[in-house]
Amino acid sequence: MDGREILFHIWDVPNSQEQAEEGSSEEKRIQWADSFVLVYSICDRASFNILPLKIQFIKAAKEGQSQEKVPIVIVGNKRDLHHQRVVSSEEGRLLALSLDCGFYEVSAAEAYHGALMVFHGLAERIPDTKLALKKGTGIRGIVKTMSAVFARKRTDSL
Ligand SMILES: Nc1nc2c(ncn2[C@@H]2O[C@H](COP(=O)(O)OP(=O)(O)OP(=O)(O)O)[C@@H](O)[C@H]2O)c(=O)[nH]1
Repeated sequence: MDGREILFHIWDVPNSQEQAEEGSSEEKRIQWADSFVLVYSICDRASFNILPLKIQFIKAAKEGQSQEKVPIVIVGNKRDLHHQRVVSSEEGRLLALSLDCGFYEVSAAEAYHGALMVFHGLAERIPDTKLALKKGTGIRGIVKTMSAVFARKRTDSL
């Protein structure tokens, strides 16, 4: 971005895990993260309706510590399933606007361009100073993070 390479460490939280875990684990994940991508399905109203509460929770946890605005992007996924759409683009955009978040609609099943836009938009919301100062977790951290994501995907596809 602007000639700079930006490395994201992504903690992909499965929905089922979230439901099974105690609130303190969710709090830990929130403290770990510098920014957030909240994904709902445009075909699933419940996944959309839960967002205000989640964002409120994140903001309370993060903005309590510092005065900085927490970078959050809301993503409406499964845009390819337009015949099954139950959440309109306007609703998504309005929610994002009212909560001061970024907003994108994508289809993870199609090209990766949408995901690229999401992370580009997220990076734009992270203050430059934070991007520059934040130290990586080192190679072990990266390997651990990637393994967690791919191990999950492998299990999913079995
Ligand atoms: N048509 C379509 N299907 C999708 C899209 N994104 C994900 N899926 C499908 O939706 C299902 C759930 O996808 P996951 O990636 O497991 O979703 P998740 O939100 O990580 O699910 P949890 O692990 O329960 O949190 C899979 O069958 C995917 O193939 C999309 O953009 N379009």
